[in-house]
Amino acid sequence: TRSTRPQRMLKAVQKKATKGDPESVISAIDYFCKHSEWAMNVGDEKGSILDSVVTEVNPSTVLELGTYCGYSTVRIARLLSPGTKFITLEFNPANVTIARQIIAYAGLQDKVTVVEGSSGDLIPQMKERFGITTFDFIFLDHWKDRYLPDIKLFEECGLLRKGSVLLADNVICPGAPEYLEYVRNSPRYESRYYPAHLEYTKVEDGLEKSVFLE
Ligand SMILES: CCNc1ncnc2c1ncn2[C@@H]1O[C@H](/C=C/CNC(=O)c2cc(-c3ccc(F)cc3)cc(O)c2O)[C@@H](O)[C@H]1O
Ligand SMILES: [Mg+2]
Repeated sequence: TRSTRPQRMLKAVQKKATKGDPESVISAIDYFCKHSEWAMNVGDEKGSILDSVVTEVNPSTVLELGTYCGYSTVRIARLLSPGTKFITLEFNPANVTIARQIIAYAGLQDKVTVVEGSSGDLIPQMKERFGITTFDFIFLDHWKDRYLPDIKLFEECGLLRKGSVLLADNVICPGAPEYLEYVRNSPRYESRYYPAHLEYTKVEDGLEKSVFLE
């Protein structure tokens, strides 16, 4: 049967990138998306903003929602200090399989744990299953209508501390209007919008960075 886009993306990485070299894995995926098939990775332009926020926060605990093929997982993991706890959640088992191979090809398999399951089920398990008290940095890039319910779940589960940074992809395209309204109007967050473009296109999109205040 016909291969899937994530499978073709993995093949492109194995063909074009150098094993153990995260930069070449990132470049191979961006090349694939620009010249072969568009895919919903955060991409190079927004990826550079992601890089700068991760570097600025220098987190000890990181959570990513929506691993997909592991592109942003590789971008984040390559910047983390040794000993950082990085968890990424993905509920599609086929995507888990591809992401684990792409992350391993980059040589970053020891930096991140890919957990199969839904954020709604797994967020409440973070403390007991993974020994997390709070997250210093959270990257939201899963179903856009789940950003708001999941940020509320973080609050309910006591997984945020003063200064925790949440960075959300696609707040313009496809858009996460309820999430934006919440973080921009809640007194508990300080929010800032980073304008950019939808990955590999000229369509407007951007990232919203929200700092938890108490
Ligand atoms: C049920 C919610 N919880 C979840 N828990 C764990 N993993 C989840 C969850 N939701 C979705 N996922 C996974 O995250 C990934 C989904 C991401 C959704 N992203 C988008 O829809 C998206 C879509 C676009 C886009 C933009 C313009 C278009 F014309 C077409 C697509 C661009 C992006 O950057 C995107 O991130 C999948 O791998 C899915 O299996
Ligand atoms: Mg996205």
